Formats: sequence, C-alpha cells, structure tokens
Amino acid sequence: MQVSELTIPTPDDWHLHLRDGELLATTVPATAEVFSRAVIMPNLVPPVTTVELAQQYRQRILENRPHGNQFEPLMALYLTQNTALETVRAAAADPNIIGFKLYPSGATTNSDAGVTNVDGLDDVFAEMAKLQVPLLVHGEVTTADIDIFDREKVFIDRHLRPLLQRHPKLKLVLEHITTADAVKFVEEQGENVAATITPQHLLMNRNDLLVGGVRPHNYCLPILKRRDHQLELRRAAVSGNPKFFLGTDSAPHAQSKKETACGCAGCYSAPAALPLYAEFFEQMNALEKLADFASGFGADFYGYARATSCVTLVRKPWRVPETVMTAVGPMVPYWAGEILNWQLK
Ligand SMILES: NC(=O)N[C@@H](CC(=O)O)C(=O)O
Ligand SMILES: [Zn+2]
Ligand SMILES: [Zn+2]
Repeated sequence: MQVSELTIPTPDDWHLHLRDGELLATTVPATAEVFSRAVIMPNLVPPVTTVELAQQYRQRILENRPHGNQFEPLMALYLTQNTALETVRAAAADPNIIGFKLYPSGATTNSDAGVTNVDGLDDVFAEMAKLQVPLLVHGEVTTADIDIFDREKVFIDRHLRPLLQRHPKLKLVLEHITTADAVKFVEEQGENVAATITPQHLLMNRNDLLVGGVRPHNYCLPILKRRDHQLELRRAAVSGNPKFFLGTDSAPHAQSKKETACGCAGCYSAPAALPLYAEFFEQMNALEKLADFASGFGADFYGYARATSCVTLVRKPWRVPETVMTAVGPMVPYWAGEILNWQLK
C-alpha cells in the first residue's frame, strides 16, 4: 500500500549556505520553516574566520527568523592557514559554534582565503582533536594536473587518510560526498568520521549536467559524477549506516550568475529540500529510512539531542517554481519546473 503521509522528527540540515545581507530575508525562512537546526557555512566575503564574526553573522540570521520560530543556526568557522590555537579554544567554548570548515584554497565559491597547505596546520588539528571540535571538509584537490572528476578521490588519498593517521581522534565530516571512493573511505574509518550527502548527488549524475545541453542549475561542486558513483551514494544513504546524513549544501546564486559564460557552482535546493530527499527515498522504496537520515544520525554524530517536534509530509504532487524572487534578483531553485510528489503539510 502506498503511504500518503509521513511524519518524522523535525530534520536538521548539516550543510547550508544562507549568504548574507538582504538575501537572508529569503534564505533564512526557507530553511527555518522546515529544519530545526542547520550548519551555516562561513564562505562569505570576507570569510567568517573568528568567533566574533560568527556571532555577528548569527545575529543577522536570527533577525531574519520568522516570529515564534525556534530554528537554530550552528556556525562553522572558516579555517585559514593562519587560524590561531586561541580561536580553536574559543570555538570549543561557544555552544553556537559547531566547528571549522576546511576549504582547499581555490576549490569552490569564496575559497580564496582557504587552506593552501593542509599538513602545515597540524597544531590546529591536534587542538581540535583534543577539544573534540569537528572539522568539516570540502574534499577536493585543486591542482591543475588532476581532472575535475578525480579531485575528491585524490584529496582523500593525498590528504584525508594521512591527516586521520596523524590525528586518529579528530572528528571529521566529509561534506557533500560524490564518489564511491568517499563512501568507502567513510565506511572504513572509525565513528569519528561521517559524511553529508546532498539531494542533487542522490538524484542526479553527470548526464543530468551535460546530456542534451549544459544545465547550469545542476552545476555544483564537487561536480556530479558518473552513474556508478551515484549508485554507491544512493546505497549508502539508505543503508542505515549512521555515518551518512542529510546536508543539502543549498547554495543560492542569482540567476544571472548561473546562466552566463562562466557560471557559479551551487544548487539552491532549500525551497524544496525535504521533498527532494523524500523523492529519493521513495525511489529507493525506503521512505522509512528518511527519518534517521534527515533527523537522527547527524544530531547523534554531533552530540545534539534529536528534535522532539515533528514535521509531516503529504503525498501531493507540486511543481517547483521556475524562479524565486529575492532582494538580489530572481533565482532558479534546484529542480525548477519539475514535479515532486511530496510536500510539507
Ligand atoms: N557547492 C557549491 O557548488 N557551492 C557552494 C560552495 C561549496 O559548498 O563548495 C557555494 O557556496 O556556492
Ligand atoms: Zn563545498
Ligand atoms: Zn557547501
């Protein structure tokens, strides 16, 4: 029998870009109306590198939270080559800071200030391991000799395995994983290593980016991979392994910055985030696994209580809007113009 309603604990988004300024009026409610908590990515210009900057940013986010809403932003700090041990200690002491985000310099949107030499930060990683401050990782090498489709695998082999050998207790989340290699790596590591998976990497592969014309709104980083990799991600997401949990990586860019000769990377999935994951779990005949993936495993990993409130999805097909109007112009959401079977009640 087909279920027509699905109630799960209020989910958490463990990887989210809200941006800043006027756009917060759009991005904060879109997530706060569905999610209980979200990890807020720090790749602003300038980047959110200190506890003080994160507290100010968090305040701007809270100002855009709908009245009566309990949404809790959990701030990630931007790791640089100059991050001080003092900043690690300050982050550990602040309950609104969840950890540090490692962007290899040049890997993705606003990563110029990112890390140029991972091995040179061993003191910082040692302190993070000691204080159990999580390291969130955009796992791609950036050297020109490595093909864009191999960048995740090479990062794992060159940097992540050695890093965890040097710091076996480090709590680490490999963000937005896209390859069978990443799945295998996370499965092999101890309980201190986990991964987030986006809706686009579960629902699509590189054909959806390149066949029949280039689709800028399916372009994100790490780039969609071949179908074999997608199938491994799909398997991992429904496996019930608590190391794999929800992180949308919703990453809004203006339509004009996506539909252009040199388009930005990022899918704005927040307007349809939970229905997109429900679509995937239904395709896998595994809707009963959505609750742990969306609302359980991430909280367990990070050491938060699971939400006690609930959200209900109903089976009621709807079309994702072609555009969403924002203060900085129109944006094309991920899955625009396509049908989703589930929506929030
Ligand atoms: N995922 C993306 O393609 N883009 C993200 C950055 C990131 O998460 O790498 C963004 O900030 O636009
Ligand atoms: Zn990233
Ligand atoms: Zn991201």
